[in-house]
Amino acid sequence: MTGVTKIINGNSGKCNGHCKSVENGNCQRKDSTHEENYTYEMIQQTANYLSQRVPFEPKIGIICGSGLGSLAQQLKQPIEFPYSTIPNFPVSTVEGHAGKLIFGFLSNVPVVCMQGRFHFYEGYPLWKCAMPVRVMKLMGVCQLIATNAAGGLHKNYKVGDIMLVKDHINMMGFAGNNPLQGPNEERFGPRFPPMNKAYDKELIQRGIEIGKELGLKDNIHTGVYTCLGGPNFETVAELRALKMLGCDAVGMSTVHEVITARHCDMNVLAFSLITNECILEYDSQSEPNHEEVMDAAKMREELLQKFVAKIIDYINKSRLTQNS
Ligand SMILES: O=P(O)(O)O[C@H]1O[C@H](CO)[C@@H](O)[C@H]1O
Ligand code: HPA
Repeated sequence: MTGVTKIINGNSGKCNGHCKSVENGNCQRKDSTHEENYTYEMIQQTANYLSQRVPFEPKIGIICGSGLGSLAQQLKQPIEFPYSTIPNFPVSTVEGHAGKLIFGFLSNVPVVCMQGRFHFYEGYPLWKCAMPVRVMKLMGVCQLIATNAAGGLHKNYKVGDIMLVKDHINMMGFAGNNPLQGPNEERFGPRFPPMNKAYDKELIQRGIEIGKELGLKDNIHTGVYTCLGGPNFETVAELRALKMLGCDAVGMSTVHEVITARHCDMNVLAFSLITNECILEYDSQSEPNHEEVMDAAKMREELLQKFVAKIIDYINKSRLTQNS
């Protein structure tokens, strides 16, 4: 392991025995897949560190997609933790992902917001990308709202549209990569969690209504999201194949977070902001880029803030108060 990994992971750097390239007990391999997964106790340590510094228990966790960090700026009484200061936490390396965990109140509900997420292409294994979801769970979060920027594959989708995720296709899982790989930690959830009811139907329905109330009319949809490993945008042939498979939007995140959240029995709502058209024709002159993704996110900043606030208000009135 590299020195950097040791600091991030809080590990000793000692290999637990399955590594063939061990010198003096220190693992010499540099690939991220070789890292030891977090133990339950490490996640607990992170959750305790935060709980001791935050005077309320967050109920809803929000993950901000690329360029969507302003969702966190509307939090009242914010308490911020740069990821680099949180024990065991990874750090964000992508433009448009500030790298802060922010606690506060939104629509009078205690929430925690990830202003920046972790992606596989940054070099993190999927379990590490999704680790903050488990920290949220141990802090008391029962509802996840995962947001992302995505390319629109469906022919009716336009830049600026919102797609509420009704299902996903775990392409990385097809290739044998999953955040739940490795020994199962029963204290989080079962070895073989179901995934056919991953996305809360009632919240999707309410999300559509809220979108319409906010004037979205034909610009709000329900659809199927898929995550590829990135960081390159897709080829024409890849996009055509994904379309044939039934994908409506494509990105490089969210699926591993949702799987981890469902494993530990969190309720999930996810939505994509369509930030660019997927290019399905060989003679197109356009090329996708991260700047257009960020620009589209900026353009929808205010609307998305209202959208999320209204959804949280609904969750609060319909569920959180009933359970307390
Ligand atoms: O999924 P989020 O984090 O919103 O970001 C999306 O935008 C970036 C590409 O522009 C990729 O990271 C992709 O996953
Ligand atoms: N493809 C993959 N990820 C993305 C895209 C895209 O077109 N847009 C934003 N994130």
